[in-house]
Amino acid sequence: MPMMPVSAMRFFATTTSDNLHKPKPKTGIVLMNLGGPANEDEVHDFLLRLFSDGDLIPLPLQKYAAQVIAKRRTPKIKEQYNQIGGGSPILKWTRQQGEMMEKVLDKISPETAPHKHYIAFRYAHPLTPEALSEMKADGIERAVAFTQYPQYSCSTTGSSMNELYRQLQEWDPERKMKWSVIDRWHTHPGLVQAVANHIVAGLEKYPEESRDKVVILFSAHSLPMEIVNKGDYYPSEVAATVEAVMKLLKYRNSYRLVWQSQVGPRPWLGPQTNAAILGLGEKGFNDQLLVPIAFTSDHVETLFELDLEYGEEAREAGITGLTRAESLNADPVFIDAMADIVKNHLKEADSSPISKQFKVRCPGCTNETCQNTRDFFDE
Ligand SMILES: C=CC1=C(C)c2cc3[nH]c(cc4nc(cc5[nH]c(cc1n2)c(C)c5CCC(=O)O)C(CCC(=O)O)=C4C)c(C)c3C=C
Ligand SMILES: [Fe+2]
Ligand SMILES: [Fe+2]
Repeated sequence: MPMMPVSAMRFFATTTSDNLHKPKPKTGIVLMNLGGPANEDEVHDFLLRLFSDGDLIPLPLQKYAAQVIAKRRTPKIKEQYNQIGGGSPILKWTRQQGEMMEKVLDKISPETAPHKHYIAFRYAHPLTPEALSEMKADGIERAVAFTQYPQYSCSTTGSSMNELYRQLQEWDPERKMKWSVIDRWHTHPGLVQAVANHIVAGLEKYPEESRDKVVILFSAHSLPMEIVNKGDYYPSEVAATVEAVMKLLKYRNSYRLVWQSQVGPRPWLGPQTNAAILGLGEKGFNDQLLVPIAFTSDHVETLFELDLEYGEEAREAGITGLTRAESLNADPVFIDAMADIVKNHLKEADSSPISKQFKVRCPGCTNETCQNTRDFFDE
């Protein structure tokens, strides 16, 4: 079994004296997400892991290029995290979501209880080996890989699944843990309801007489066009979430889907969120409600990019009515949705451990690990 680095031991928040009295968990649910640096000292290693990941950013001489880019980018990104309180809140929110989800699941799915969540971030602690080590110590036999990205992209969920596959070759070569996968949930009614509720709450902050003129700007992290053109599911699944939310809201306001957080010089999917804000402002739409649609908790791209960076650009352009709907974070409606997704999955997982959609790789995918991952989890 691979050794657990000492630095990782502090993430075993669940192995407290409290938990010594808890019964052995029957079902382990691994919440997989990107992760973020908890403080400024973690920024460099976060970026190094991120730029080393060929599933996210394929680079020539990947290892070397990652070192150079991470070092160069660290001061700028440190400054962004400093402006949002020193670190990413993703771990705090994911822990809270996991704990709340466990409680709901134990009630609504007693046959698979007790449930316990584990966290496997792709680029920050706790990393996949830390989750697997904890699961092994708990004696988990039944495990669910539950992506926390509602919409599937090879660059996000695909990368996390490939990493889980690689790590399991080392951590569980005898395949003692039985796995199944929740790879997307972009139109789950609970997700759609939770986002719709946050939009309604956001709209209520505008005066009643002008409320129906507010443009709802759904903003998702963009993707490089190279990935889009390989056939990545993400753009159409994000659009499907947007449509489901607007249908529930009976299309009460105008809306657009826009894309944020482009990095580097190559072409990315647009329109860019900041350009859209300014463009709509010029056309007389002063009131705009930003809605993060592809990430379920706050992170640097909501707290810094949307709130601070784009907020300032908008003010400078004379746009006074730009606001943002709250992220889902620990909203109980959203937590119920998480639990419902897992419960429904567990009912079907013995016969279908992976979804039909996950079985089909992108038409343009040339990465053999993607096929090995699917073959591994489809047993
Ligand atoms: C659905 C969400 C995300 C997709 C899709 C996504 C794709 C993607 N990202 C990069 C490059 C970077 N992303 C960075 C940070 C970052 N990305 C997401 C989400 C998605 N990324 C989040 C939530 C975060 C921030 C985490 C936090 O701490 O709050 C960064 C690091 C920051 C920076 O250097 O600007 C990079 C780089 C690519 C290339 C990509 C698709 C291929
Ligand atoms: Fe990103
Ligand atoms: Fe792939």
